[in-house]
Amino acid sequence: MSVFFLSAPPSISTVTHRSTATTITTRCSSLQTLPQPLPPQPLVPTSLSQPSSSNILLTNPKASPASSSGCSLNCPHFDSCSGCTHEDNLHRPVILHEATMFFKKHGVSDFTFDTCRLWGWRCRAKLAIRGSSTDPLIGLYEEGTHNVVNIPDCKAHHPSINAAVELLRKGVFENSELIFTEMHKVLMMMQVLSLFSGIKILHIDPYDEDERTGYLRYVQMAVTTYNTSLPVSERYRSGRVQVSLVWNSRSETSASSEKLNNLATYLWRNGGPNSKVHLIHSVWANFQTSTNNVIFGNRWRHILGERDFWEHVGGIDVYLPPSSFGQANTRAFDSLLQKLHKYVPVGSSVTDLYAGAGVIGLSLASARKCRKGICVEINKESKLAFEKTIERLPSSIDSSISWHHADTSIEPLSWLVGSDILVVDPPRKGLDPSLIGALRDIKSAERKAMTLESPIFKTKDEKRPWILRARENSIQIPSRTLQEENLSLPQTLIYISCGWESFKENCVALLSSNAWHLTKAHGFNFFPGTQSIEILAVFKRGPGASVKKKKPGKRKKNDKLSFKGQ
Ligand SMILES: C[S@@+](CC[C@H](N)C(=O)[O-])C[C@H]1O[C@@H](n2cnc3c(N)ncnc32)[C@H](O)[C@@H]1O
Repeated sequence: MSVFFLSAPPSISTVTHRSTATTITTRCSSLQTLPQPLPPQPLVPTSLSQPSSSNILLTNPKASPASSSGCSLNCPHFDSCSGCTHEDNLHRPVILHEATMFFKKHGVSDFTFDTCRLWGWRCRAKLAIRGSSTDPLIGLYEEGTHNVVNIPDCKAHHPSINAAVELLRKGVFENSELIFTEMHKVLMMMQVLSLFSGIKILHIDPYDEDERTGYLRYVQMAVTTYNTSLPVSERYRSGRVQVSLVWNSRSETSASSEKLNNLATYLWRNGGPNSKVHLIHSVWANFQTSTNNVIFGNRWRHILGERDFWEHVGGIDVYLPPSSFGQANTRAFDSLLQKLHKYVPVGSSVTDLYAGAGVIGLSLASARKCRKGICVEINKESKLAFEKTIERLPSSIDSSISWHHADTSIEPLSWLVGSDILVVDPPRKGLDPSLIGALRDIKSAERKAMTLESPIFKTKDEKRPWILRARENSIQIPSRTLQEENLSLPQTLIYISCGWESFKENCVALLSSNAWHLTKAHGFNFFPGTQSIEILAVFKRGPGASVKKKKPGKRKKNDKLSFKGQ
């Protein structure tokens, strides 16, 4: 059995283009000249592509990405796969012009955009598995259907994902082939096959949605580029893959478990450390029988390989189990975190809502020596990842750090008390309405804090059950230094968004309350080939200079009198 690595994307140079409206930092194989200012772009479709639940693009590695345009996708699967929505100008997603104009309108005229890596960027992919054991299909759905298309040369996938998918396909196919040799057919009929040791028939049928039969439903491939035995320059290219097989079975003790174990062994034997290529990091199983479009069930089993999966982003080692949220574009996320660090003064107190495993909060605690970091996350699977990650934080960090298993939408202000900076990184649907409401009314909440009227500030004699539950389900690492109790609410809000439409809505709601104004905005090309971009927007308290300036001109007679009276 041979496993091959696709060639890595071409080496990348960094070029900075400037236009009057946007600074675009481009990493592209050939230099692009951007018109100045940016020309009108096609209208952005109302529904954005789905970067984190579906996958994006990818290509024939032999084709030069610089052929027709230096930043073209050149993917052989583009026409059949729903992952990518545009092929050209990957460095400048369609939505960029709209974003630039939006921020300009709201007071930010120096919006920047980092194009990040354009090919081979996806380090986390969830793929559907359908077809038959002799012709397995592993990939994404064809546009508007539930027909899975193979995407072996996907240009978006990290090359190790494409190689691992091929290995999996062979694992399903080659072993199933055994059944179809005449001799085995006869033996099967005689039901004596099991007497022959050494012959393993996997015969793993992919899931059939109509019949609800078959075992292999989905696979999640996650690449770690963290391999300290390699020079830094080679770590990305040589990423290893954590393979999570989603198995259509209620539990690991069912009759199918031998097939599952055999498939895992096949992957490990042909892609593990003792194979010619060391491609596979580990193999996991997830058990799920739901008929909904849910990808994962809540039962996981580690089968083979290293249990611990680490990545290095934002200056820290991060532990990522397959069950916890992980960013698909590792490198772009790292760029975003480096930018984020600049907006957090040393020694700040930070709340990180929608925190996942707390990567953002912990990265800030480490890089900005925060005195306090609170992380709030609804998925309890992320707790272990947080615990493991803090074990590897530098011992010099003296922050009070906590992670809470809680729903941000319930009394959101209670998490903000005593924080200077609030970081939010919600799912694509944006902020919960209750959080938006609390942020719009933050001034009056603060007034109440002064008088300790509001229950959210009475932390000592807390009785509300959901808060007490969240406290029980929390991890608290106290600071070695005594910290003064502080009842202030954040003066800075940093919004990280993967959903442009919801971001715009949330942003307008915050600005229209005059409780916040925008001071900075940056875009990151987290999902090249789609119409989505990641936004990092910085809001400060108050209405901002433009609104403040307008006020005197708009004064009415009565207002004038009251001014005089002051
Ligand atoms: C875009 S991810 C960000 C995760 C994390 N910031 C990171 O970069 O790894 C959004 C996270 O919000 C969590 N989430 C969704 N709704 C939530 C809620 N109501 N309260 C708390 N967390 C929530 C999800 O489970 C997910 O981990």
